[in-house]
Amino acid sequence: MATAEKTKIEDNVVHLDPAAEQELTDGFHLVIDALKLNGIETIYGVPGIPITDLGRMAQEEGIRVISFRHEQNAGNAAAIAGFLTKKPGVCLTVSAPGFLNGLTALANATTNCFPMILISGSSEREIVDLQQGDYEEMDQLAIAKPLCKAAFRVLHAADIGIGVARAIRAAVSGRPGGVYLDLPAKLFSQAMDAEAGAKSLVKVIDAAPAQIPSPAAVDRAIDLLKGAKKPLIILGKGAAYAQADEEIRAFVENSGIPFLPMSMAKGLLPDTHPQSAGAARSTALKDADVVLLVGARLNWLLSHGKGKTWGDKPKQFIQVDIEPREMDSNVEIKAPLVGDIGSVIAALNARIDGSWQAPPAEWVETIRSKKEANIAKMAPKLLKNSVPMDFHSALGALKNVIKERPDAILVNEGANTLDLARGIIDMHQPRKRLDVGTWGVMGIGMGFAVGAAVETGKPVLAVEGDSAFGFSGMEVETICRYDLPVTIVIFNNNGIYRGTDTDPTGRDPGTTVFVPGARYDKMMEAFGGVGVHVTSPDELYRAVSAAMDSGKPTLINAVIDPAAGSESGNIGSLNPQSVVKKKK
Ligand SMILES: CC(C)(COP(=O)(O)OP(=O)(O)OC[C@H]1O[C@@H](n2cnc3c(N)ncnc32)[C@H](O)[C@@H]1OP(=O)(O)O)[C@@H](O)C(=O)NCCC(=O)NCCSC=O
Repeated sequence: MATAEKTKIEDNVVHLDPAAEQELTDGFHLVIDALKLNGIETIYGVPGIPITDLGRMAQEEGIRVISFRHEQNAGNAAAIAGFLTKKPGVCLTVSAPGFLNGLTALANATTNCFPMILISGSSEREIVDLQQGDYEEMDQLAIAKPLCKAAFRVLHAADIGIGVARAIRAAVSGRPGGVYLDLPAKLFSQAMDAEAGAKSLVKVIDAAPAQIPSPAAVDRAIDLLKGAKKPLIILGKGAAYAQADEEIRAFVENSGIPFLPMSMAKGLLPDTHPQSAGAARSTALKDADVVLLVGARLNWLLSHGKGKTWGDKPKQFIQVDIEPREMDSNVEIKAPLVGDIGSVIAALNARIDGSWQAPPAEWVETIRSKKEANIAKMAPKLLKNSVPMDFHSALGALKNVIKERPDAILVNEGANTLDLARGIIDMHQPRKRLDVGTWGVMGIGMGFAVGAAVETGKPVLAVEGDSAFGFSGMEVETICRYDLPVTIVIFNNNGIYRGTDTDPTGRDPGTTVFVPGARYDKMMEAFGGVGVHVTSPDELYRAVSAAMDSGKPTLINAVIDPAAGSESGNIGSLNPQSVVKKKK
């Protein structure tokens, strides 16, 4: 804040009266005030030109600013903050390269329907548009547009309030997603009369309005469910995002229908719930006749609603989604239920009355017995106290850790580490499992861990494949610097999928292997965190329990048999196979 008297203002868009004693504000302060007015309490980012002072001033004004080592990780933290809080997570970056680094996270947030705003400083329009070679010159708005839900640029300080409001509303209304907000460097130092500046700010009212489903759509869905012999509910991460936990639980329990949670919907109802069909996935998908999708899309993770996964019996789909265009995207949706999940499930709950009949006992029993058989088959593998560990025995130890700390947050990425942890580690509460989502992207690990710890204050356990960890590993310094209650477990099998690949020519290491016997725990010690090296499930259980109880940043290097695990990720037919036979 300054006064106009004696202040020399260049490139100013507002004409000030230099004779009058006048309180001033500027672009920096207006951005901060606009965010604060709309309840943004944290910014994730990487400082640098031209936004270094914006970060400093935001901190001074009471916003928490978490500085990362790489923008992609800051972006992932912002994205998961959006998922956990239903408020847009904000990521702040420098221009061109920093912006591009953050863009991957923004695109991933959009794909996963997480509300997020990427704010990047940018170079001057006059120079960029004539391509005259400005510092970090790039037409960032044009590049961001196809990769996010909406993109805006603010050129005048007086428009900052509107720009921030538009970004917030776009991020959280309807189907949430990523929004880009471009702030050219010159904007930050534009001066403006403080009173006019304050008046230009906009508080977003009812940013994500409820969308009530039509009564006819509810009737259609209820009729289908009532006629079903083998109904199934599939819960997606949209259902977890909705924070309609009680409504969803009541609907599942009062309807008596088995439910199958997608990965990040695990815990919405506990995985140990008697109606969970998680451990009878194939049977549930193949045999169901009416499938109610709640915040789950029929994308590759559900084999597009057709083919072998779904068997040869006819299916009828009911789909709950806030986005009307989601309907019929892969197969015909017999009963589209467009609305926000809380409102739709409340409307369905109102229809579970005395006339409702639980699903046929035979169907419930089919799911139950298949589930118990799968669980029984897996149980001995989880109990082995083998050295070296395999994935099952190591995950058996972590399953117990989470069982004893049901409110801890589990971050999970990798190939085998992801696929097996998803089934083995039961989740007990909503929004406690955060993973690679719709893209199956590697690199979310440390960003999600930081975002989850900062937003919730809960202990975080990040279970990472050694390859996956590499994409964001430098953020262990960030975790130590902010002293966050994050425990990282690296499943170290010396490579991607396995650590046994070789180069047939003998020239180089195999394409999927890493330095054998690497000690990731030493990385943590370099920054003052706790590093632990373990080789058995018992040691692993003890080390993770102690770390989570202490709340100290800890990295546990868990040695896994390099030959354990599958040769490729669990993405089935998406893995191409060569048609050319190898020459002998
Ligand atoms: C596509 C999928 C949704 C579906 O995979 P599926 O193998 O069909 O199902 P999963 O859920 O993994 O379950 C596998 C089997 O384990 C059973 N299952 C599940 N939970 C349990 C428990 N608790 N106990 C025993 N058995 C269990 C389940 O019923 C299946 O058996 P049956 O019912 O007998 O079949 C999933 O693989 C997935 O999310 N993939 C994403 C992978 C990804 O993003 N990778 C990133 C790329 S990594 C780079 O490579």
